[in-house]
Amino acid sequence: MTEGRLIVAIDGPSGTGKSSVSKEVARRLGVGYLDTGAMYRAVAWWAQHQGIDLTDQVAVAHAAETIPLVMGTNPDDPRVSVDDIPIDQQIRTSEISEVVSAVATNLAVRSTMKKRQRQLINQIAEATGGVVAEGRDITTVVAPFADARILMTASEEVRMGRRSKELAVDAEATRAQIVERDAKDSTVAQFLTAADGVITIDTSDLDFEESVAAVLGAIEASTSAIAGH
Ligand SMILES: Nc1ncnc2c1ncn2[C@@H]1O[C@H](COP(=O)(O)OP(=O)(O)OP(=O)(O)O)[C@@H](O)[C@H]1O
Ligand SMILES: Nc1ccn([C@@H]2O[C@H](COP(=O)(O)O)[C@@H](O)[C@H]2O)c(=O)n1
Repeated sequence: MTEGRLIVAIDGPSGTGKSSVSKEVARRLGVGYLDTGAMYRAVAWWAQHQGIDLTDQVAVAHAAETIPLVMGTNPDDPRVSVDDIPIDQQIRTSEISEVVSAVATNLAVRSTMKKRQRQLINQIAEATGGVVAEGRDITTVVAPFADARILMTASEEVRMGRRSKELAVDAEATRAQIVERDAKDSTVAQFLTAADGVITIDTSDLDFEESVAAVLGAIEASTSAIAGH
């Protein structure tokens, strides 16, 4: 831990419970929270809002550089706004879920996001004493220096079940979207298997509370190991 600041990085495929568990862990630790997926969703929404064709890599990269994005980092109310417009609902539609990978596989966008996310992680940690940041490449690219690095996984069946329960839609209807999104996203980020030094937590057989406890346990183990050195 750097000067008493705790940085926790959590990655994993769609529907494993990263966002909900990370928010709860941040709450219990009394630190800030960063949803990096929301940042990619915001760029997709903003580019479309401006009439940009998402296959136009240069225009989308420019949108990622210039987006007036403000990320809320309070785990109780992590609001996302662009140009002072709250866009929390707009970025979580299935339309955005379907197109967000086109933005996330644009390497110029990833480079811009990495810089912004790293900056935010340091700012949040400075302001609140720590941060739980979650996404697809936080343990490996954005914050490989994190004090605790965790990969949350769950079987495809379990992830589909959780997602369809949440959206109140048929499990089969979500299967294609989840599988397709993970396949596209995994071409640019390593979140299907753990990188060196990353602790895997399989939540397939865990309920929400057990998942939170497992993540808190992994953070405790990682920080004790650092302190022991
Ligand atoms: N361990 C768990 N047991 C049961 N349900 C869970 C568990 N963890 C999360 N959930 C539920 O699963 C759903 C999906 O969780 P969440 O949105 O946090 O996943 P995610 O990994 O952030 O997904 P995505 O990357 O697609 O945004 C939510 O409704 C959440 O409450
Ligand atoms: N570190 C990250 C985080 C997210 N993405 C991309 O954003 C999409 C939405 O993420 P959710 O967590 O809100 O589902 C995701 O499908 C990826 O395309 C990313 O590339 N890197």
